[in-house]
Amino acid sequence: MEEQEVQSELHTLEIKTTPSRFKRVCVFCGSSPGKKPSYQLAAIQLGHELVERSIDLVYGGGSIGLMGLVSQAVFHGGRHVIGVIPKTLMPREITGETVGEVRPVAGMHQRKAEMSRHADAFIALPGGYGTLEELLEVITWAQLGIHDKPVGLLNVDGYYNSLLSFIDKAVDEGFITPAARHIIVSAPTAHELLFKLEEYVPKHEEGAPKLSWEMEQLCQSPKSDISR
Ligand SMILES: CC(C)=CCNc1ncnc2c1ncn2[C@@H]1O[C@H](COP(=O)(O)O)[C@@H](O)[C@H]1O
Repeated sequence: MEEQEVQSELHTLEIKTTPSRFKRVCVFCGSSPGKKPSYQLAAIQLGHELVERSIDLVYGGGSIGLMGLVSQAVFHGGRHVIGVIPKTLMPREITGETVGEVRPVAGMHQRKAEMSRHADAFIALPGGYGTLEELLEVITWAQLGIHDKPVGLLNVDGYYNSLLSFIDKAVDEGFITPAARHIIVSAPTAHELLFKLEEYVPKHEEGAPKLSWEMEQLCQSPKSDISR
C-alpha cells in the first residue's frame, strides 16, 4: 500500500451509520507510525469504522504515530475524542497537539485506569512496548473478572501472528486456560474486528470469582505511581 492511499483514506469518509452496542472504545496503538503504510491506513480505517458506528474514542492523547492518525480520523468524522495524558507527557514537543477533549492525569497507571473506565471495549492496533503492556493489562483484568468488556486485536498484515502463536503455546503448556484464550478477539480488518466484538460473549472460568473492583480504586494510588 502506498503513502498516497493513506492520504486519500484520511480524506474520504462516507458516513453510513451502523448502530453499535458500544458508546466509546479505547484504542491502544503505537506512538510511532510503523514502517509500512498499511499500519497507518489501518489506524485511519479503524477511526472511520468507529465513526460509521457512532462510537466515540478514548486513547492516550497526543498526535504522534498511529495514535494521532486514529484520533484525527474519529475527531474529523464528528465523534467525541478523549485523550488521557499524563501531565509529564503534556508538553506539545513530546506528544504533539491532541484533538478533542484532553484529560490530564498524574501518571501512567492512572491513565490506563481512566482510559478503561470510559470504554465499553478495547482495541489494539500495531504498536510497541506501550501498546503490548496496555493490551496485556486489560486482558489480565478480564481474566480476573474486573471487567467484561471485549478486547480486540487488529492484526494488520499479520503483525500480531507471533504474539498469538505465543499465547497458543501458553495454552498448550498449561499457563493460559482455553477460557482465558477466548478473551482475545482478533481480525485483520477494522470492519471484521468490530463485527466480532459486537458479537462477543464473555466466557467465565468455572468457579472463578467475579471480582467487582471499581476502576476508580485502580486510579487511586498516586503514591505508588512509578511515573512520578
Ligand atoms: C517521552 C516519550 C518517549 C514519549 C513518547 N510519546 C508518547 N506520548 C504519549 N503516549 C505514549 C508515548 N509513548 C508511549 N505512550 C503510551 O504507550 C502507548 C504506545 O506505546 P508504544 O509506542 O506502543 O510503545 C500509547 O498508547 C501510550 O499510552
